[in-house]
Amino acid sequence: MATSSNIIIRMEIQKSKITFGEVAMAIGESGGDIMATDIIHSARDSAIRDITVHIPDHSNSSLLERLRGMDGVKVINVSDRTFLVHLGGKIEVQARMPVKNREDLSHVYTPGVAKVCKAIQQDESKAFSLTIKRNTVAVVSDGTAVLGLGDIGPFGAMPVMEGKAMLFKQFGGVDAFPICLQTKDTEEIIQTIKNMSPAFGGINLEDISSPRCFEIEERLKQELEIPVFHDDQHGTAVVMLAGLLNALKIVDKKLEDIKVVVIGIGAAGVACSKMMLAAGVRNLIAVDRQGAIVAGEEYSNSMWRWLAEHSNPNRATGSLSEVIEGADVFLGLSGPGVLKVEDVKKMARDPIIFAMANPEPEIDPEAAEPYVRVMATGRSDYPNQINNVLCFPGIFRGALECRARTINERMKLAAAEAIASVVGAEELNEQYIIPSVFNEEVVVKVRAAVIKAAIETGVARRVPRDFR
Ligand SMILES: NC(=O)C1=CN([C@@H]2O[C@H](COP(=O)(O)OP(=O)(O)OC[C@H]3O[C@@H](n4cnc5c(N)ncnc54)[C@H](O)[C@@H]3O)[C@@H](O)[C@H]2O)C=CC1
Ligand SMILES: CC(=O)C(=O)O
Ligand SMILES: [Mg+2]
Repeated sequence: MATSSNIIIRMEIQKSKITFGEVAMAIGESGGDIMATDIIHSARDSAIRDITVHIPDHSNSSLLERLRGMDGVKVINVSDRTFLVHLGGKIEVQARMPVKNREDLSHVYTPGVAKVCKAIQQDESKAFSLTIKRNTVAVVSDGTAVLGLGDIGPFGAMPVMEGKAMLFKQFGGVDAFPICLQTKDTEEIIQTIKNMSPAFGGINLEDISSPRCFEIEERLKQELEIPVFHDDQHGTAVVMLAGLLNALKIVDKKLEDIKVVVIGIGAAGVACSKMMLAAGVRNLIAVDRQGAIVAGEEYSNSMWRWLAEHSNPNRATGSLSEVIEGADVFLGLSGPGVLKVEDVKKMARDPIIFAMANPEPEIDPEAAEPYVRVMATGRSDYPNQINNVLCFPGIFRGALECRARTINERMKLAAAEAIASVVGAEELNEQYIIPSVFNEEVVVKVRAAVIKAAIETGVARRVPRDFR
């Protein structure tokens, strides 16, 4: 699959030996595109430049080898833009007002703060108006299922959680804290989250492997009075359903008539399957490593037992290649390269493929393209990015504003329909089934739909002004 990246090469060029034009030509001949150059230092005989080069794949070694071999060129350093934006982390805490003098200090801190503490002690619901709880979400992971990278641990998970926190703020105006726990013990995770919950208006569980994630979420939902939302399950399912609703309009098929094959029945696969069944899909086959999940088999995973009973009505058995015959929709939430072009060719007319494994999808979109009517991935470098970032900022924006106790099925369905509705009938096409993350209408519509559904289902503890 074609991937690309930008690197910044700092080099010293001896002017008597080589010109910048010759260096630029060598970069071009090695497949690089010069995006920018900056002169860092210039002397009579030499210049130090930073050259930003776009390279078509991650193998920058031939380009660097060529530059290092050139007489008059000294490569001082090579940096990757992705690493540069992570230096020092991606978020910070900001005060909402400056503390300019002793009087300010006495209000925001002791002694003034004490009376606010006591007011909250007497009525804990005041924490919503007098602390950050009103607008704050904990993004909690144990690092066991990070993107498609697997169990990379809590330190490795932090950049993803920081990224989620950034997106919460930018798109939803929600203050989110990345929290990576140094434990994989289900009970310890539940207790830790419960113990830290006073500070937060919501808990966004992230990248916790299945099946532990199901128990952790279920227990926390029962034991906490704030929304607990496992993003990889429900955020993904909401956005997937939004995309599917629009893709079906293009191919003129109905939810109740289609055959769907889902591969990767972990956190995201279970939730997406359940959401499709709840929305009206009747013929859904869930497939994991051992093949199709089917009634009559023994499964230790309770979610698989549930799916065995509630899906696969024709009791199809076998591998992905076998059960994909005649499918209208393929949904991948597993890992790279699981779907072959030969499998796509066996699907029904106008196949819809959502290959959502990150960072590498189940099939190379370019290889699948000739045989597919609608193609979507989780990536930002292809059209139709189905990623839970379209959901979590807006769904929590709405849930926090109406102080929802929970995020229920109606709120999720409303969010999916809201996301789908952002793509107007006149705009809808194979390359545009799902709005861009940068479309400001997404959060506005999701927030409103979620608040309305929360009020209608009786889980809102506050009615925002525009709903009174
Ligand atoms: N685009 C998006 O918004 C999202 C994408 N994802 C992606 O979906 C994938 C799964 O994520 P989670 O459900 O959180 O992980 P998970 O670890 O809970 O589940 C993964 C499941 O896929 C199965 N699997 C893996 N390789 C397989 C193969 N070759 N054949 C059959 N089954 C296979 C595993 O057995 C497991 O049941 C990851 O790549 C993740 O990045 C997850 C959430 C959101
Ligand atoms: C997008 C996301 O949450 C994931 O791939 O895990
Ligand atoms: Mg995730």
